[in-house]
Amino acid sequence: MMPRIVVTAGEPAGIGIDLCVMLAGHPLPCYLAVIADRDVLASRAHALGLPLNIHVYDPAHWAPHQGQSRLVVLHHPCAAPVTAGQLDPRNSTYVLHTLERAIDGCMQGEFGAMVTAPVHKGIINEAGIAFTGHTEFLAERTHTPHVVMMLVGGSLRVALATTHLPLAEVSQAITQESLDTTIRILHRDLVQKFGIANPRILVTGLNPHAGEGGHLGMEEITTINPVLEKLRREGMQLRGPLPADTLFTPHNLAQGDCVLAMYHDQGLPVLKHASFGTGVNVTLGLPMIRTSVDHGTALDLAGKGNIEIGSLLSAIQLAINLAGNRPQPS
Ligand SMILES: NC(=O)c1ccc[n+]([C@@H]2O[C@H](COP(=O)([O-])OP(=O)(O)OC[C@H]3O[C@@H](n4cnc5c(N)ncnc54)[C@H](O)[C@@H]3O)[C@@H](O)[C@H]2O)c1
Ligand SMILES: N[C@H](C(=O)O)[C@H](O)COP(=O)(O)O
Repeated sequence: MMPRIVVTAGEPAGIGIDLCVMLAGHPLPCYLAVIADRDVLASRAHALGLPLNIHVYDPAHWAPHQGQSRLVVLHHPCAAPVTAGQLDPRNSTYVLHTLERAIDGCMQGEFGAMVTAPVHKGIINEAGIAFTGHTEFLAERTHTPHVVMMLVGGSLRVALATTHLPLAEVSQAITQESLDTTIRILHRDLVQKFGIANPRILVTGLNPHAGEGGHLGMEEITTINPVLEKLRREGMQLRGPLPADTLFTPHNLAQGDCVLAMYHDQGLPVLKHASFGTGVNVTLGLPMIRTSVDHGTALDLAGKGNIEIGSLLSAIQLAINLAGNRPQPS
């Protein structure tokens, strides 16, 4: 049976709405529903000059997503009028409600997987709501104490030991306990969700040249190495801590199935350089499946056309693959 995929359209002033309109033109091997404001979708379709036939979501009647301008929409109204490219904090609650609806539907078996279009973290915070990202929001909503962000693009997989954290807080956030948990989740999901029997994980150091034997930082000696040694004794294939500047050379990458970077901007620039526009962000360790685009709200492009839908299509395809083997409610 085809999986039921729910897509959240994200920030209404951003390109998430445009992408959902474009999605109506792409056939996909799944059932699909978009959570968004139907009027915003209709008016963006009009602005883009794209055909769009909106069908009201009915949980009792799913139809394959055939890509003939037809889009099933689970309507959530925005609180304030939407202008493409112009953020409005009054719509932040709407954005979070769409996420909550999708998460709850996945947790209750209504949907097989959730795919997210981009939200704007800044405007949600400006609305007075502390929000660092989908990843952390999903963890909190599903009561999951520890999740791992991994991006997949081209031939690369890059996971992160920390997610949306100011750089000044990264070192303190990486403890032996947190790193141990991160690697266990990463290893387990690479085996169970990605079908890699004995994953080879390449682990970066935190400091330049992986600390240069303690002369350029101690975290490799005090934190990273002891965890890697312990997990190697349990049978995991872990290389590192390796200097991040040369880890991403083709020779080194050929010896691993995944890179674990210590922080957001240590790993993601490489991945986005290699595959921006087709990469996928997947949250590991959750009791549900969630994938996402690899890009942001691109406010500069919203409502103007000329955007790439490749990352959303890749995110949906990965969600289909991950959900495919899961039992679906009848
Ligand atoms: N999954 C998510 O929710 C997600 C991911 C990344 C960034 N963000 C958020 O998005 C906001 C804006 O972030 P940013 O400006 O750093 O990154 P961005 O990805 O929105 O934009 C970076 C550049 O890429 C272009 N771009 C992005 N997506 C594109 C697409 N599909 N097709 C063509 N061009 C595209 C933009 O026009 C811009 O020039 C921030 O609030 C950030 O936190 C959200
Ligand atoms: N770190 C992600 C990226 O750079 O693509 C992005 O900020 C989205 O993260 P969430 O999925 O947690 O919102």
